[in-house]
This record gives sequence, C-alpha cells and structure tokens, in this order.
Amino acid sequence: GEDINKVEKAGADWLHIDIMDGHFVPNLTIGPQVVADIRKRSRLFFDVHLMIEKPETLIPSFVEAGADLITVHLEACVHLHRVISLIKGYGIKAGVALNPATPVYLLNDIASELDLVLVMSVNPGFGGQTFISGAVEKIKELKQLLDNKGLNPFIQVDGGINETTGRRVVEAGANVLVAGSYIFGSSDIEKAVQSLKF
Ligand SMILES: O=C(CO)[C@H](O)[C@H](O)COP(=O)(O)O
Ligand SMILES: [Fe+2]
Repeated sequence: GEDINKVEKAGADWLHIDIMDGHFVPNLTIGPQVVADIRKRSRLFFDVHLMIEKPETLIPSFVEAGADLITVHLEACVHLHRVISLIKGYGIKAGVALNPATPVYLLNDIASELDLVLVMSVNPGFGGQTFISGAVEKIKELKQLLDNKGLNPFIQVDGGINETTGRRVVEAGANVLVAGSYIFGSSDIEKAVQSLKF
C-alpha cells in the first residue's frame, strides 16, 4: 500500500499488476483478492498483466476486483478472439502480450480488436531481468503493422525498462512503459518516474 501511494504521488499514470500462476510462467504472485484490496487504496488506472494459463477462467474475478485493462498472453489463449471479446464485454480495455520469441505477424487478424499490445522485453516470470534488445526492432515492426491498418492501440513495453532502454523503445514507437526494479529500486522514486516521461 505504501509503495503504491509513493508511485501515485510520484506521478505514475498507471499501476501495472503482474499476475503469475506458476504454470504459464515459473513464478507465482497474487490473485484477484489482493487486486481488490489494493483497489481500495488507489485510484490509479489498474493495468493487469495476466501471465496465466486459461485466462478466461479468472477474467470475471479480475474485472470484479477493479481492473481497468486486462492483458492476456497470445501464447496462453487457444481462442484469443473469444478472450478479447470477453474482456471488452465488461466495458474495460483489452490487451495482448507477446513473449520475446512470438512474432508480431500473429497479431494480424486480431489487431483491430485491441486497445493495447504489450511487447515483452524479457521472458515473463521475474522482475529485475536484463532488457532484450530485439524488442526495439519488434516495436518498429509492430508500429508498421498497425500503421498499415490505420490502427492506434497503446504500444506497451515491459521488462528491463530504465531511462536508457525506455528512450530506445519510445523512439521505436512505444507509448506505455512498465518499470518495476528501476522505480522501486531507486532512492528517488519521483525522479525515476519522471525520467520515463519522454
Ligand atoms: O511482467 C513482468 C515480468 O514478467 C514485469 O512487469 C517486469 O519484469 C517488470 O519488472 P522490471 O522492470 O524489474 O523488469
Ligand atoms: Fe508485467
């Protein structure tokens, strides 16, 4: 709660909440109850990143908990269009995340339905990993695919973001930066948050 208040005061626009199930990724974090609890402490936009198998089973609970946007992994969805429709049916925003090894062209037939595309710049599962530079070219490729279709969803990048990598991805076309270690490991949280507003 204290940390959330700190980033809110520091000027963070959104709160990115990592949900891991110990199956889709080799790590376990929190579930809908904790999201509902932190909802009581913050008015920030809740950006819920689901790194879970069969996300459709828990989407209603995360909506109920107060999510403003839910992002699912393309790799975790057999029926991606159905899952995106489910999220949007609740009147909230829907995003799709791509692992570092997942190509951008797989979004071709779903791009028009999306409010956000998340390009993972680490393999999901842990904070504090090193930025994978291949993400930069991938963002450019994604921007091109979206531009060709006249689409303008948020382009989010998550993993190893700091002032240097953040600048590189923004120049490539990203407009939503997720940062964990860089912000919470900083002695001046406000300065760290503001340094990512390019
Ligand atoms: O989804 C994630 C990992 O799966 C995290 O959002 C991401 O790693 C942020 O942490 P850091 O900024 O420390 O890399
Ligand atoms: Fe994340």
